[in-house]
Amino acid sequence: MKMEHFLKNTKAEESHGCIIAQETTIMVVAHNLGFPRIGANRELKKAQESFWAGTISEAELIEVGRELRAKHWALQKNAGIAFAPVGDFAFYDHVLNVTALVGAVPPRHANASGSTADLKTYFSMARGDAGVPAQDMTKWFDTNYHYIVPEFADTTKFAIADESLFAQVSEALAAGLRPKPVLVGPFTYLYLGKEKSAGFARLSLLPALLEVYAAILDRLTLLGVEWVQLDEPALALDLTADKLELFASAYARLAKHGPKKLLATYFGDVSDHAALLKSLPVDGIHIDVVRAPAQLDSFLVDLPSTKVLSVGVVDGRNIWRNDIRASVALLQKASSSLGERLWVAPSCSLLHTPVDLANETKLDAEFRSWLAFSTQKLAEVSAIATALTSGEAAVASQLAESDAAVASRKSSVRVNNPEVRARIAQLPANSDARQSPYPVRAKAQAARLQLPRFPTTTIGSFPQTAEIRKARADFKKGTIPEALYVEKMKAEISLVVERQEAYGIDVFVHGEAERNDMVEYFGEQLAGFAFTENGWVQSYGSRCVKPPVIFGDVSRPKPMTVDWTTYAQSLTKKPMKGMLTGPVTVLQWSFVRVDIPRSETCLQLAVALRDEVADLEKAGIAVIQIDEPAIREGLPLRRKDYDAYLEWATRCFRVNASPVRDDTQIHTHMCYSEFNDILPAIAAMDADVITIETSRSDMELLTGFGTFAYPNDIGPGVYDIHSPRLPNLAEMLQLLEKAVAVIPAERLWVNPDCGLKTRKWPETENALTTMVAAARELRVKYPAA
Ligand code: MET
Ligand SMILES: [Zn+2]
Repeated sequence: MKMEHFLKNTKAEESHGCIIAQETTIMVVAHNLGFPRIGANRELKKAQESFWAGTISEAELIEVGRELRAKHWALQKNAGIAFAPVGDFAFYDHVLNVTALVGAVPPRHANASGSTADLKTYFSMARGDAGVPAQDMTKWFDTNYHYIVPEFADTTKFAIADESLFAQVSEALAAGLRPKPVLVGPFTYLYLGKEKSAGFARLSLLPALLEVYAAILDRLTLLGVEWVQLDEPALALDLTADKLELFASAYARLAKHGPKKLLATYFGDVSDHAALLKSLPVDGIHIDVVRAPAQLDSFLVDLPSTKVLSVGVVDGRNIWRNDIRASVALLQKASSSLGERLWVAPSCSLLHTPVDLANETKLDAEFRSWLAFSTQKLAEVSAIATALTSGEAAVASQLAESDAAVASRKSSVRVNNPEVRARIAQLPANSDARQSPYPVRAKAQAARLQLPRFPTTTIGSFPQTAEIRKARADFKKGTIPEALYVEKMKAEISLVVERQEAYGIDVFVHGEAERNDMVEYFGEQLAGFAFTENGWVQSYGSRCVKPPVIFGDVSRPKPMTVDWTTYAQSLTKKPMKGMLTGPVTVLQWSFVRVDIPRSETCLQLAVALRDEVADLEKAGIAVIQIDEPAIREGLPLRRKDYDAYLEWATRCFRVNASPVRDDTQIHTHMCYSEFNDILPAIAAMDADVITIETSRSDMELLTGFGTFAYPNDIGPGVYDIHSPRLPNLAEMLQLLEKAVAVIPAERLWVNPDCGLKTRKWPETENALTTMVAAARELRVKYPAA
């Protein structure tokens, strides 16, 4: 392996007092922070799900894990990556791995074998088990990966409780590799957890946790490990001085333990802490220069001569091919000043990108040349390190390919659409505002729609039966003709309309039977989007997503939803909601181009969707819903960046929503996020009605609406669509009474938390009839003046 060929550099010889004339080859190191664990063909997903279904044994599951690790290590070694990351593999989640390793198993999951976190306990923490609820899951920083939130109480005790990490280190050693264990660092681990007992701060557990980290590190030394990587992405968040002090104290405590330590930061700028990081008793620091290129200089200055600087220059969060020439240029200065103390890496773990571009068989050559998945990114890291070590001639062919891709992307007519650019440049200043303020619009809409008080509606989708899915799949495969497909969808729409009539709903939806996914459906019809066959990325556990790729200027060749919606409207006198996915959500759930700002791509999406809104109105649709469930997820990691994001995100929504008359009612919908801290921004979207999920917080959301006077109509969800349990009339009324206490009755809507596509018809029928009954009772109790 490359590292073994290192020659000592002459300076080091000098420092020992004897100068030996020797040719010096200083090699920049190529390494990796972590590789996706799912497998190129989602082997892990299949094994996990088979194991949970009882069709494969624990031994078989474990074997799949072993095979995947062996394969991924070999792949990294062959790409010229210096170490084998160990600990990036997980049977569910790498944060949960740490929970098992340090024995922070909540009492409800503790098993008969006491302190050992076996696989059963592990999955019980992840997924719940026989009445024992799972631990919470939440987003890993600003990614779409979800980790299992560690739970801490004043009674939490730590002890090494899982041997997997050590066993996997031995596995790598046995394979002749140089393992570099990768662990979430102690500060980030505690920081990302939550308190389960009152009057206690989880960071107070740090000293106890460090005892166990020290013991883990000592064991890694005993195994012969040279380097360990401790991930502290929490450093990219806003941290108060006392938290930073705790962070520093943690590394002081670990100073005498374990192999050499690489402290890894990523997802943001940590230059504020550069002085602190450089002073820590660690042997290397990793920084993300994809997200924060400017921070490189702060780390080059005064880097202690004993420390390695690992620079994440290949984007671990996106699928674009690296511009190798630019990366080499960026690192030239670092390379001459640091020599072999410069390590080159992806910006973060490759967990967030698909496994291998070789699995894409249907992409055209040009588009394909613009992409790099995890496997290709390793080769890029390696090429950059080689170019820095041996000169650009050593990677001439990689450079040529990279140059060609950069040039073709820059000039491609598929990327650049002058009409789109011109339209954006000439967007009238008032295109982000409705004609009149809400109170005026509300009157016009009331006159047109003639809705009762506490109007009832649903969020869009109705149960997606096996037949619907099959019809869609058959049509996609081409095994049924379009006419038959349309007939089937229309039959479904008319069924959904009939049922809504029967339940007594006031504002109808068409049911979304034609949509496989709320983003994909629009992406497939917009120009500027591409779809992969196998570009899977782990979202949580065994769940993987295949995000669309926005590679070029976005435009709408033709109407996307008008036919289905007008057909649905033709079947009823009740208002039929047009149903769109908003620009911010489409952006957030896609791989987005990086050659223009995200805000600009978002505006292009908004303009394309704006035309759809205008066409729906022209076709006689009086109510149009634009879903933005992901608006909160797009929030930057640092508070100082919040306003700028919320400013463009809400403007994009308004551009999307504003081409309509006053008497056309715009709805939006949001779910499964904390919304209380962005209520002013939600108000700034100026939708006439917002339907919003509340189950997660037991209407805690309404406290927010108690303090912040939301000016327009609001429908807090009264039916938790994720729960198999059906709420009864009394429960729904109780929720609605809570709502009436903070939202004026004339602005309150009655609806479920989210779409019903995952429910079955009998429960849907039960829940919706109860919901209508609740609205009717409310109308009697709080009649219009
Ligand atoms: C995740 S939000 C989903 C909204 C969509 N209109 C639906 O009902 O399915
Ligand atoms: Zn929703």
